[in-house]
Amino acid sequence: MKKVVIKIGGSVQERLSSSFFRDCANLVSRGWRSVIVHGGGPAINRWQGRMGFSPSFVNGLRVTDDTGLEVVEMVLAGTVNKSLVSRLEQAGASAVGLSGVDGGLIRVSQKDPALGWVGEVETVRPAVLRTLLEGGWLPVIASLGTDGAGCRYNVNADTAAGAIAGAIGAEYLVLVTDVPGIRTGDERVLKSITPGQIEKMVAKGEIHGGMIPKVEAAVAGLSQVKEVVILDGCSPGCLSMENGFLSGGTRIVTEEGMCDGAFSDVSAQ
Ligand SMILES: Nc1ncnc2c1ncn2[C@@H]1O[C@H](COP(=O)(O)OP(=O)(O)O)[C@@H](O)[C@H]1O
Ligand SMILES: CC(=O)N[C@@H](CCC(=O)OP(=O)(O)O)C(=O)O
Repeated sequence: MKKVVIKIGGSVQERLSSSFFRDCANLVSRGWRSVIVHGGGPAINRWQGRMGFSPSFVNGLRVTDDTGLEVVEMVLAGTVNKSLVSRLEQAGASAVGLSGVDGGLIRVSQKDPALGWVGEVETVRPAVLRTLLEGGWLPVIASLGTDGAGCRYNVNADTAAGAIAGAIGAEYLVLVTDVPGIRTGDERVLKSITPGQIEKMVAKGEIHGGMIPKVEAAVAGLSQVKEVVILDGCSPGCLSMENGFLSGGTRIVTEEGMCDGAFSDVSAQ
């Protein structure tokens, strides 16, 4: 059975059209066992701001103190998760919301004491997902994790999606965001990129901020997933699997020249 993990980035969540959600529902009805993992960075920032806190990040990861974790949980497992589930239900999918804490799905350890309650993924226990997928459900997962000792952690959603894709043996990992793919210094969008090229672009600062955990998850996923693609959720038909593969976005590939043409037609947007 074909499996796909779709990560919906917070950057784009609130702008996704009904047709995006219908495309998700259609994937399920066409036999794709699909899992949605979501972030919600901008919504968390907004709530931290309303509560008088300023968000702070290190290499794209939110420094998460006790209050920060409460906000992250309330926003990710609360409003964001429920909003996505209801939009998917409206689009005809049988969506069910849960977080990486539920069913012990995402087991983590503390990544770095300087980041506070930020989890590094240790293992994924996909039993709960298997049960849901076999029952025809579309799981929608908020990126939280547990250490098994009663502590909960904030997990970057790209990292969570990559780990889940590997654990369930997904063919595709699709990272849906607000840009048409990875841009070079001159703003052109790459059709494909290798781990070596990614390393150089990160070192030069051409890949920065929230794109860093995305490319890290993409590179980590490469050994387990057939295809990893970063694409723009607002591009119409971005999830349509023509001939079994996705046409837009930047594909992360092991060798250069695996895609025709270096740059995508969607240049600077
Ligand atoms: N080389 C790059 N190409 C494209 N986007 C990049 C690049 N480097 C950094 N970015 C930034 O990464 C952002 C996407 O990451 P992020 O905001 O965390 O999105 P999401 O919420 O979808 O995970 C883009 O909006 C862009 O500002
Ligand atoms: C540790 C860490 O940084 N966690 C992220 C979780 C949400 C996320 O990843 O949201 P995006 O999809 O919008 O990036 C955060 O707190 O913002």
